[in-house]
Amino acid sequence: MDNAKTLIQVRDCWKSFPGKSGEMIHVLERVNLDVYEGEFLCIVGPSGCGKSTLLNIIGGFIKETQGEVRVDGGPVLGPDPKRIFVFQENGVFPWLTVEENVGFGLMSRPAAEREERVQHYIEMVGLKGFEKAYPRELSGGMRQRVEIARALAANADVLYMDEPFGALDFLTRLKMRADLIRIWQTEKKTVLFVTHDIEEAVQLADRVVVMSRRPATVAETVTVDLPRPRDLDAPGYLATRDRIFAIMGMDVHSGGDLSH
Ligand SMILES: Nc1ncnc2c1ncn2[C@@H]1O[C@H](COP(=O)(O)OP(=O)(O)OP(=O)(O)O)[C@@H](O)[C@H]1O
Repeated sequence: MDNAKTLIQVRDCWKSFPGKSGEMIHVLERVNLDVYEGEFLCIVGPSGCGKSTLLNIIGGFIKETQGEVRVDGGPVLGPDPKRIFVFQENGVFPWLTVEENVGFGLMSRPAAEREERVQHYIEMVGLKGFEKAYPRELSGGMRQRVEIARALAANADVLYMDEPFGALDFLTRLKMRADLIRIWQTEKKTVLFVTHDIEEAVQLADRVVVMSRRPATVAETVTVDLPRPRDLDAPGYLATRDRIFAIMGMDVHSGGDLSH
């Protein structure tokens, strides 16, 4: 990433929420982060430390209490159609078919162009043959593919993904990770991916941002310099994974508790 352009800059970002009895809950404290154009960046950290909060600030859904977030040189003033959130599978519209869901952000485009983009991305995510199906007729993994196809069809530059595979079973998750990497390598988007799963982060990311407990800051950023597709038995993979566990204060070999 030596020559890559910095696309997202988070500078001295703080976030507090008012608690139930009027006290302030300090969630983020002095967070600094750079995201490079085209990279796959994962954010991991203990449960409830503020990963989603940080992603929502970068995505323009909530405002930082203090600090600055800049995307593509300008301040974040709100959500932007060039940067799309991919939610868990239930983000799709149940009353629309697969092709209508995928084409949802393309209503203003000429019909022929819309049709071409929709078909292209349906094929890319492996849903060919299911164009006319409704979400209720699909598995969780397939619904998640619809979500990804919709973001890609809308030609977003950046995908914000918050635990997108969290609701899927183990094997489907592995398949979705492999497919997401294949798509990312073809499409060259910037991906910010929040997960509590360290293995998932090391399988996917160019760099893993490890956050501390709340009030959270960036404890360390770990570069994952391993070829893709990643060999999950390779010494480099295991060493990177164990290093992240260690940063989070967990010894993987003694059954560290992931909830702290
Ligand atoms: N709108 C809000 N009002 C009050 N507190 C909030 C709000 N949003 C988040 N919080 C609190 O901020 C903290 C961080 O939440 P957040 O969802 O960002 O953490 P997370 O790291 O993504 O968690 P998880 O890994 O469990 O998904 C939590 O204690 C949460 O209760």
